[in-house]
Amino acid sequence: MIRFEQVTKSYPAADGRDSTIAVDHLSLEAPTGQITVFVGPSGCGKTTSLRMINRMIDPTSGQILIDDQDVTQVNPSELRRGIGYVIQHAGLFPHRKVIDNVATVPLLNGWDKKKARDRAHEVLDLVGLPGDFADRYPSQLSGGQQQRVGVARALAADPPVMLMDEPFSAVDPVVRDQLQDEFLRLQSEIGKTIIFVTHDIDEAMKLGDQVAVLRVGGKLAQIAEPSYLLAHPIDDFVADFVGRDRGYRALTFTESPELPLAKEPAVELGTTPEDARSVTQDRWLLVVQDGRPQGWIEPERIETPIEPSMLHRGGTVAQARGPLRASLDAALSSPSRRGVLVDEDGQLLGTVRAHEVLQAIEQIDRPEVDPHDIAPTSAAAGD
Ligand SMILES: Nc1ncnc2c1ncn2[C@@H]1O[C@H](COP(=O)(O)OP(=O)(O)OP(=O)(O)O)[C@@H](O)[C@H]1O
Repeated sequence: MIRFEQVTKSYPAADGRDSTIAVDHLSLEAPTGQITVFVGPSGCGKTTSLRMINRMIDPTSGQILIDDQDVTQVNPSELRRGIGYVIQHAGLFPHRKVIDNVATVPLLNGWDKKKARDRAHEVLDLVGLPGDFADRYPSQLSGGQQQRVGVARALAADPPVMLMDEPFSAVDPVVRDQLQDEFLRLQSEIGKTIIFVTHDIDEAMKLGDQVAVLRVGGKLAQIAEPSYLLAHPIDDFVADFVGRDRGYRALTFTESPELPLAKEPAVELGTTPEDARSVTQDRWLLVVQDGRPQGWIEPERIETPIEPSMLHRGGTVAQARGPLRASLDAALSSPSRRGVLVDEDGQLLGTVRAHEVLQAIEQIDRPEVDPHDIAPTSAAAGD
């Protein structure tokens, strides 16, 4: 566990008078094996807080403890070798090949060259970069691939703690989404204690086991699990920061209960117009391939056997036991207004309508206000 105890950092001003308080009496705990996200507007002290953990910056007062050991009692280079560090733009050494970038820390830790390179190959594989990337230079990789190398390098010495400062911010939204998904999959395998800094509330909510919202001046506004933060923001600042559509977004963290599924007639790709029309009187007909939904079609408007290019693919398909938000979205986005639900293998189970999902939502309890959660948070908010 990483513990901040009343940590303050102030920077002296250039003119020697008023100093900037970057972090103000920050107290929080980042549990072992979990992802704690620091989020907040620009200048709220996220990076400063992160860098005090590996002593790139020392606090003005207060203490940071990793597994009960005060970090200021550990030699900085030794400390850093036990802490993975990933930054925006990856920060790779441009003149070293990918493999040598990744092997850096194991070599510093005194591993022999072969063992360090074997380990580097292993972690590159872990982050989804196949063998032939190892001998490239960073400039020969895409932004997303460079970030993966950055993560691989941080993981190479298998540190128990990882610090990640906006690691996915410099890539486009589609790649970012992909990197986030892979990062969550990886974390489910490796279970590191991670502090992750971002200014993007969606990223924070997606990745964090708990999310610490900081306000400018380096004060902790609230720390809680994402679903709790959405349901019970402690004040207007947090409510605004987590977003106006937070009621809807909270459904991301609620698993769908058993929804009343209607049996949906469906035909396979390749079905003739006559056969398709004989299956339903409805305007819309669902098309599947080997039982997996592919899209919707209007049987009255087709003249040839059904091909993929003829399908309306606008509607999302949701997993029956996935988040409620996905089930509702499936119903709202479907041209037939019937949301398609599938099992874990993508096989069609049936359809559900938006009002039925809403009925299920009505019956679900919101996260309760826990007085133990609120008390320290209010104190930490300090106003
Ligand atoms: N070396 C420094 N000297 C003086 N002031 C500094 C120094 N580093 C940071 N600050 C100030 O401390 C405050 C917190 O900075 P920090 O970089 O930790 O914020 P941040 O939340 O990470 O911001 P961003 O999201 O913009 O990166 C800011 O007001 C910043 O100007």
